[in-house]
Amino acid sequence: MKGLNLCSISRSVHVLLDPRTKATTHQVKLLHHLAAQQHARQHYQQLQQQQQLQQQKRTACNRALCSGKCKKNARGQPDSFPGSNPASYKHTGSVALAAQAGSDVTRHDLDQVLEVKLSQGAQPARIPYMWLRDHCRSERYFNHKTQQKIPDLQLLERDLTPQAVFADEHDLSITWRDGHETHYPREWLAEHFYPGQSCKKTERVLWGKETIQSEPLPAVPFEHHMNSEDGLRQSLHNLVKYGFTMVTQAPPTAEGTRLASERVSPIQESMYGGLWTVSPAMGNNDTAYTHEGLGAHTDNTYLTSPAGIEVFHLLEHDGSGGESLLVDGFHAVDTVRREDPRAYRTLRDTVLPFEYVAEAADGKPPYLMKAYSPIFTEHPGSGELLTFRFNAYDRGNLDTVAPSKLAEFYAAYQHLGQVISRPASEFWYQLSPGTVLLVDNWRVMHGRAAFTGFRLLSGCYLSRDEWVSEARRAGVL
Ligand SMILES: C[N+](C)(C)CCCC[C@H](N)C(=O)O
Ligand SMILES: O=C(O)CCC(=O)C(=O)O
Repeated sequence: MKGLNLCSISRSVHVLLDPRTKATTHQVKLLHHLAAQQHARQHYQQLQQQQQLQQQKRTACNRALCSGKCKKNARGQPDSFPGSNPASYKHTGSVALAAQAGSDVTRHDLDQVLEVKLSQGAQPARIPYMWLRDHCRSERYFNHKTQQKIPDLQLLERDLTPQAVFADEHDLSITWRDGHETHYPREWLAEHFYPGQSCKKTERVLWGKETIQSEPLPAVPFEHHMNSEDGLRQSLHNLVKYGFTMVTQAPPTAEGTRLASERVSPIQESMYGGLWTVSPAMGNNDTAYTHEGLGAHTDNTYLTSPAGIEVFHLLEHDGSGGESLLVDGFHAVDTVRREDPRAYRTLRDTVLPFEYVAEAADGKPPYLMKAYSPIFTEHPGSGELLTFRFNAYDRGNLDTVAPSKLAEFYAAYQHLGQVISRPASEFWYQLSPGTVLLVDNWRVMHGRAAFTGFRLLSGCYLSRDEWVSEARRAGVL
């Protein structure tokens, strides 16, 4: 490498990446980076050529359109929603059409809202025109290639009253005063407008001991989980429905943990590394690394975004005890809501500090982690439970609650703690080598019984956003 300047490196990437060269990791990374830059530049040039060609074709097509030879949609507004039928849209210049628009368009305040039934049996939704225009998916407002909005920062300065509204069984169309047209499939509106009380609920079973024991164990055999789309979908479905799933008959090794986990989403690096192990006497850093029992908790409460899934795989144990505990946090919160709605609101509205001090590897300075959050949050639109974090070990010094509110907070917190530790809330399960347990760490708490002897647990964290994206892709969310 000595004596090469950057230009010569980038020109001779293919030669220098030969494994026989003795480049350091850092140099190899640099070379990859330079190769990627070169590749990006070439790709950009190709794209520009393609775009020029397309532009030439378009110009030719427009000329043909003027002379009546091109059959392209004369409105110049390609239909922006797959599946909707442009032929069913009609536009007139008269607002009076709104009255005939369909019996379920019940009101049409020109300057305010459109009142329309979005699904059968539901109350009509009152959709402000401002929202409708903001959610126009025509090419003027939405880039369908990147699936991103094209910003209109002058939205509120526009005349947001419609000139005409037309509705049929499937679609709704608006011609705006400035001539712009927007088409909305009703299904799309039903799915995307403010859900309020009438939203589609996530398919969840909030469970206590009895419920979970009366349902089939949420488990998928390793072969099926790994090799079939349906197997993966079942695992993701279990995670959405129960907040945990097991992969059975997996290789009884850390490699088994890795394979079963990576099938769901990439393993998340954290201050504990990627794939980690838990055994007694690994240090004094955490109660997890002792023989003691651990009460139900979620992990990473001290991070702004806790890990989405925590994976546990028992590889060895030569003593007794150590059974795993699972408690559904959403069920616990829901129980508090039923038993004492005021305590529910107190917990929802109280922000708590969570803290963690951890030694770093290689003599680096320690981590001082801290995050603030209520124990649970609700989806702002639908009110469904969204997040849950509870860790009595890592709760920080309470400097977020005014003295006058302390008694109310502690009573509510105690109520929740009491619900969590009721035997009726607890699901105990003895893990064994070959059974990989995946737990939704934003919903379900885990813990363990005290144990004797040597016990080796392998595990890892998976990111919330990535597994939920997989669940959406698989159609289970
Ligand atoms: C899971 N692993 C062994 C890596 C870490 C254990 C630390 C648990 C910590 N109290 C927390 O709640 O995040
Ligand atoms: O040892 C166990 O089974 C669980 C450990 C644990 O709760 C943790 O590492 O967060």
